[in-house]
Parts: sequence; structure tokens; C-alpha cells
Amino acid sequence: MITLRGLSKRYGETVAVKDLTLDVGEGQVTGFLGPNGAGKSTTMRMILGLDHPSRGRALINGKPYAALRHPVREVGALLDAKALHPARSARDHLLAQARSNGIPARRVDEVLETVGLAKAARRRAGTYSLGMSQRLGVAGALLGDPATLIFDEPVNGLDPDGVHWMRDLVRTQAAQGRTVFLSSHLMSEMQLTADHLVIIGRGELLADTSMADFLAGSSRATVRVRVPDPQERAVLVRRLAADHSGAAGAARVTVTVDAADRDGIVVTGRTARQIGDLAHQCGVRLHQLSDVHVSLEQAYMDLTAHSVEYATGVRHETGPAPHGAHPHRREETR
Ligand SMILES: Nc1ncnc2c1ncn2[C@@H]1O[C@H](COP(=O)(O)OP(=O)(O)OP(=O)(O)O)[C@@H](O)[C@H]1O
Repeated sequence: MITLRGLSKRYGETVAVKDLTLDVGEGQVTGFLGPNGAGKSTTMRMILGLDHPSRGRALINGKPYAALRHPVREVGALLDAKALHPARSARDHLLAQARSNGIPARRVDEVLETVGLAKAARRRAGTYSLGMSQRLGVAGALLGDPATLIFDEPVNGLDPDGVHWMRDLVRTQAAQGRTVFLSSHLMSEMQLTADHLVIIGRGELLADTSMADFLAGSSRATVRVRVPDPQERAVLVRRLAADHSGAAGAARVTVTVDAADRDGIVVTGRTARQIGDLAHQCGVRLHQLSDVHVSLEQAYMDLTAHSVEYATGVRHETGPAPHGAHPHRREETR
């Protein structure tokens, strides 16, 4: 369990992290997203006691890293895969780590097996590819069998097989009850891996939400509704429009005819649950009520469009123009 309370970091004039308050829970993979320079690595370094907060606290199992009695048994981290002694073999590298933490040598062979490096274990780490170094970094993180894992860009440099392997590994670790906190810029992979998302921009919290809610709440998300009776369909459309005009601050609702189905309509600005409740209230019989899923990349780019520090001036349109604002934006949920 990771707890951040008002966590802030300033480097001179640069505010790297600003007032982050959130919990990273057990038994799930939490994806940590944000544009370049958003403050992800700084946050992870503060959690791991490698950087001091300017204000606020970062706790692991309720304690700051420095106060943990056996840190490697409580938290394992992969921050920089190339931070290795190049002349040491992978096995010697892990053995040194194990010895200084009272971990038996057989655990080294276990984790080498887990990460698929058993055959290359006696090769010098300096000869490893980036992908192999990532695997070795993961082996080091797993060494103390900790309940919390923190990985900064773990799929960086991995081939498709390695990416798949990493996904299975982190999902298995979470399924065993561990807290898994990982950053990545690879949105398609994050969509397959994470259960929960923490998104920051310019150091500030933009979203702290389940993956499912984030995608369903995206301004691009739509719901397909099939109403077999034309009169009932008209009633529902009118009620959706009235619901929009009556609800102050609610996202704009748009209703279009489903081009693929003459009984169908496509709704944006309301969730399937809200539409189902409304249909129930006005006695409208539905034959279909389904979310049309938006990609994490689309939803993420809409949310962070104003937080990108290093932009090219090129606008990336990955789908239809957004309607309304994203409900997970912090300023709108205050
Ligand atoms: N040691 C440091 N000294 C000065 N500024 C720093 C230092 N470390 C980070 N920063 C600044 O803090 C901000 C956040 O950087 P950080 O590396 O945490 O972002 P990030 O989200 O991990 O970025 P990326 O996705 O590019 O890795 C940036 O503006 C960065 O330049």
C-alpha cells in the first residue's frame, strides 16, 4: 500500500510535483500516466526515499521508506534498468543484493528463473540488451518477495514477447495481492495491464480512477441504445435532451441515429447506467444498451491536452471531435 499526502517537490523554480494526495491500493495494477516531465519519476523517487519531498509525505505500508525495517522485503523497484555494474554477472549482481539483505542464495536462482534469465545468469550484465537489463531489474525488485512493486517504464526496450511477459508478470503479482504501481507511455499496453489509473500533468493530479470508469467517462465514449418501438424511442430521446437541460454542470448530451441499425440511437455525454435508469423511469423497453469503448490513448490525450510540456504544435486527432469535458478532470470534480 502506497499513501501520498500533499506530496510536493520543487527544484528551484521548477515545481515537479504539486500536492499529490492519493492511495495506491493492494491487489491491483495501478498505471501511472502523464506527459514527459509531468513528475512521475520524481514521485516514484520520493516514495523510494531517493528524493526528499519539499512538502507532504510518501508512505509505504504507513511508513516513510527510511523507516522501513527491511525495505527490500516491503518494496521492490525498477527505476533505471541500466544502473548495473557492467562487469558483474547477473547472478553475482543479485547475490550481492541478496547477501546484504539476508536473503538466501536459492532465492536468486528462483527470481532468475521467474524473469527468464536462468540461462544467461553467468554472463556479464554489461553485455545485456536493454530488454535483458529490464528483466534483471525486475528480478532485483522481486528478490525480497515484497508486497509493493514500483516499476518506472518497465516495458521500455522489450520486444513484443517481452511486453507480453511483463504484462503477465505484473498481473500475476497483483492477483497475488501485491500493490503494483507502474508508469508507461505505451497506452495500448497500459490499457491491457492496469486496473486503476493515476494521471498527472505538470505535477498535479488530473485523475485517480478505475480504468473502466476512465474509459466510460471519456468525452468520446458513446453508448449504443436499441429501442424497438419508434414512439418509445422518441420519448427516450426527448427525455435525454430534457435531462441535459435540467442538469446544471452535466456534460452535453448528443443523440444521433445509429447508421447501422434503424431501431438504434447513439448517445454521448451519458453512461449506459444513466440511460438505462432513464429508460426505466419512462417505461421504455430496450433491446440493447452497450458501451462503445474508447481507447485509453484517446481518453488520455483528451485529458492531458493542456498539460503537455513539450508539444510540437501538431494536433493529434485520433477520433471524432470531443464533446464536453472529461468528468475525471480534477477541476470539474471539486
Ligand atoms: N534532479 C532534478 N533537478 C532539477 N529538475 C528536475 C530534476 N529531476 C526532475 N526535474 C524536473 O522535474 C520535472 C518532472 O520530471 P520527471 O522526470 O519526474 O517527469 P516524468 O513524468 O518522469 O517525465 P518522463 O515521462 O519524461 O520520464 C521536469 O520538469 C524535470 O525537468
